Amino acid sequence: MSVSQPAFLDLEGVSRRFGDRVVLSDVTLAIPPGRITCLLGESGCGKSTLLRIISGVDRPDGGRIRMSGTEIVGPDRFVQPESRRIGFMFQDYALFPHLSVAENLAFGLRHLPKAAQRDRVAEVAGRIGIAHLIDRYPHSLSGGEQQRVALARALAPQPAILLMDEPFSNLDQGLRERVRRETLSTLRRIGTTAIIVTHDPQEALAVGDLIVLMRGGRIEQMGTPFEIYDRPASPYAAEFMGPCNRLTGIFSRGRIETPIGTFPADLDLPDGALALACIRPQALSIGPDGHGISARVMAKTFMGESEQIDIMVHPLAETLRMHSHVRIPMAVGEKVSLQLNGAEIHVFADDGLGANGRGTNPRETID
Ligand SMILES: Nc1ncnc2c1ncn2[C@@H]1O[C@H](COP(=O)(O)OP(=O)(O)OP(=O)(O)O)[C@@H](O)[C@H]1O
Repeated sequence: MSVSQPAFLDLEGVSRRFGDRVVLSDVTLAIPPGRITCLLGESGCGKSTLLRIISGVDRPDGGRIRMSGTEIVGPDRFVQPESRRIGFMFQDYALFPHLSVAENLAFGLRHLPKAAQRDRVAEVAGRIGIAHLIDRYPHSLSGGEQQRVALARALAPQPAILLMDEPFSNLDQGLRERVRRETLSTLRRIGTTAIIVTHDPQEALAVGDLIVLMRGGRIEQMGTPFEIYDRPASPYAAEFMGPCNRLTGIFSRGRIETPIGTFPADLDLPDGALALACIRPQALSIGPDGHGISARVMAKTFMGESEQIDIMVHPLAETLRMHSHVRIPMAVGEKVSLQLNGAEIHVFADDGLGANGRGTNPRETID
């Protein structure tokens, strides 16, 4: 899917510090219209701060923001939050407990005549599928129902963009997936431009048209879910988006030589430099001994849908982890052969963090 149409929201060099602490550093980003953009990153990387700055409840120390080409934040300009046509949906939904669902929905419509408020509340309640809840109070609603009311309240004033901070994290696993699917289909049906903050890579892959992966107040990588997952720009991005086995190797003439094989590597490195292969668990498969790289099964963990298998390959210091969706008959301790699927192997210049990603000597696995 292309996300290259003119941006709805343009952020240019946005920065924010609290005291000495730089929380956002030079964030430049284009949010496409009518699409769902996920701000993804670990706790403290600045996602919520960026969302607050876009909403206007916080001001950046530097940079500009344009909405549909018009500057709303800049060195000499600051459009107040209420004039930005931005909807905000909070993690805890922040419904008013003393107001009925209808009154919650009407809250952002107070500038309209009463009849227009009623029409709009009925319209949005019908669209989000909560018309039957309209006279209830928040405390009598399930988590999923509260989420839908919060979504309807945020959409009622017809915002130009909807900002959602971890909107599904208060729901338990089973409900979360259903509510997420429903919410997304609503947002897509009405062509909403939305920014969703999440720390969960699976959620970002499932919901985002565009993923913006943040790290320490900067953008580490942005792209479609397939781009980010299939072509991570750094070991950090590869490992954030899903488990990886790290293998250090030596770069030579467009290839990286590791103890378990040599892989193509389009890297701008001198021959002899250390390089890193990040191998997804699904890139590995095992068969009977004698048909590939010699290995040994060290542990098997049955996980229902798949089986996690740790295998040791001489001379690696750490075991490699693989996931198998078919039953593996080999027992722990048995010798096996390891096969590799090159498409799931990502190569990078070495980041000095070694095989376990925690900063051991990278040479220990290849000497
Ligand atoms: N008003 C503030 N004063 C001082 N520090 C702040 C303030 N707001 C945020 N921070 C700090 O800025 C950093 C980024 O916070 P932010 O809430 O944006 O992160 P986040 O990525 O949304 O994290 P989480 O996923 O945990 O919500 C954190 O270290 C936080 O402590």
